[in-house]
Amino acid sequence: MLHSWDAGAVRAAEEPLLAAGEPLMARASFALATRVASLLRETRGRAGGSRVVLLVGSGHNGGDALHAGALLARRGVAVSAVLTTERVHAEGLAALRAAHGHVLAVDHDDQAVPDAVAAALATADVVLDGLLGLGGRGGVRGPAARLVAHVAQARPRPVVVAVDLPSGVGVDDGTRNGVVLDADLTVTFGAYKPALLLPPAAAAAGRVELVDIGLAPAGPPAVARLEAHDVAALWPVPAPDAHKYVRGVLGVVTGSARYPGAAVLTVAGAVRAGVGMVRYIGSAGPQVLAAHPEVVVGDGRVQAWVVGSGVAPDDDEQRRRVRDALVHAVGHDEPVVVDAGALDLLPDAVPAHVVLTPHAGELAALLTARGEHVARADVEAAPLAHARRAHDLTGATVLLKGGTTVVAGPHGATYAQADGPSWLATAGAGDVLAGVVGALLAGRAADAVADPTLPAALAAAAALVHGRAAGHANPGGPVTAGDVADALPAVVAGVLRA
Ligand SMILES: NC(=O)C1=CN([C@@H]2O[C@H](COP(=O)(O)OP(=O)(O)OC[C@H]3O[C@@H](n4cnc5c(N)ncnc54)[C@H](O)[C@@H]3O)[C@@H](O)[C@H]2O)[C@@H](O)CC1
Ligand SMILES: [K+]
Repeated sequence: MLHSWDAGAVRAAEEPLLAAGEPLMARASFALATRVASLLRETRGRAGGSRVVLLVGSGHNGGDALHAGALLARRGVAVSAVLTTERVHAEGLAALRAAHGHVLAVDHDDQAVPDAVAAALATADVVLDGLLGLGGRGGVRGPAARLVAHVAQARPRPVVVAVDLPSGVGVDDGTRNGVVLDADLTVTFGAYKPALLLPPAAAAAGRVELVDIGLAPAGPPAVARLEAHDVAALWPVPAPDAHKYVRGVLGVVTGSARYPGAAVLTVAGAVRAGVGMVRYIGSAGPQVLAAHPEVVVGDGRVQAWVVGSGVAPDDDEQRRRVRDALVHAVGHDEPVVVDAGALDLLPDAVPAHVVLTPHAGELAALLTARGEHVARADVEAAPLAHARRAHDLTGATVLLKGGTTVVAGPHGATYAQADGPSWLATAGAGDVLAGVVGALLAGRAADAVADPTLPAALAAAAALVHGRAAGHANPGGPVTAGDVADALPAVVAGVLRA
């Protein structure tokens, strides 16, 4: 599992080490210089003779860049530091000067990037972004912002290495504040920060390399990301003496006359993820049976539910069945996945084993219906904050679908899963995901009710398997929702071997 800690927890972990005189910045900058040198060797064959430009802000992040620059200069790299403020890390600057690095500055009043700076950037093999790190508040401003825009527009674009974090991201909430310099590599110190896992900021980080500088952040992580072996530990694997009822029966109230395919796809997700049995309730029975003869159509005892995928707003009969299922599920402590056309039927307050699976537009509508006035773009700009808000307002576990899927549950349980290719953004893929989440909740229904943080972990596990299934179905190319479902058994088997 990847864990990340917010700025406060990282600083709290640093404090006693700094008080004890541990050379944290020296460790960080040495590791940074080493990574940059190996990057230069990869791209140019050797580090010596190459050109590196440091973008330097006022804090320790700039200090890291300056110290790393000094080390690189001593290895024969031509290093130029661009100071974006009058006040920069004094020791770092002295080290760079002692190593014969060039020092350039951008003027606060200057509206353009000075020629000497533009010239250095034009020939840079690597640009080190040391503008803002853990202490960044809001977006990059002033001359630094002009520099970032200049580098971002340069063609060819230099290789960018972010120091600790890409400057301009919201460290704890994963937002992008104005101009952000997209990095090819981020060298981060001591611990992952939430912005390195959360959308949309994480996309700016490129590849992330974590450097151990001796920090041990305490307390629960802010945001986690499951890996295959974590999912293996969560997945309900049948015992040797299992029969279909103990393995979990899933009630599926999805699809409608207008969207029968959604019923077929939710069922496909559930059966291919390994649920013991599916009971389908709704008008798409014939289509479901044609595709999945193992399904039982009609009411009966279940351990968990999936409701709402492809339920058209004007299908009164299916909406009534959804409402009945929701009332039954909440009243009988049965976990339930609430998707798409069921989201507006959610009761005001529900337990955490109710798992909502909206996309950004649906989450905006759900929050707006609760008096928040949120647009889809607001959700996309700050997915975690909005998923958490929906959890706080409803009590439900919230899985927000997107290129990176964010899950927010009780007691701060938060996951960000980035397991699927962009090809997964295809019609019906969300229906399959709802079925996978349902299969996991049915297989671990009693546990999911007993431990309110477990549904979030199960939802994240479903997102991992669903994302990987898309990559497995057709590596590097397009997939249909059906292809994703078809790939699930092999992906589950692979995960269980991890
Ligand atoms: N504390 C430590 O011992 C270590 C810190 N390290 C580095 O130190 C960084 C944190 O250092 P700082 O706390 O100095 O934080 P930053 O380097 O992020 O700089 C914060 C400073 O920038 C200014 N600032 C904040 N937001 C701004 C904005 N939007 N535009 C312009 N200026 C802004 C503020 O005046 C603040 O003083 C980490 O990210 C990491 O790179 C590493 O060297 C490892 C050890
Ligand atoms: K930075």
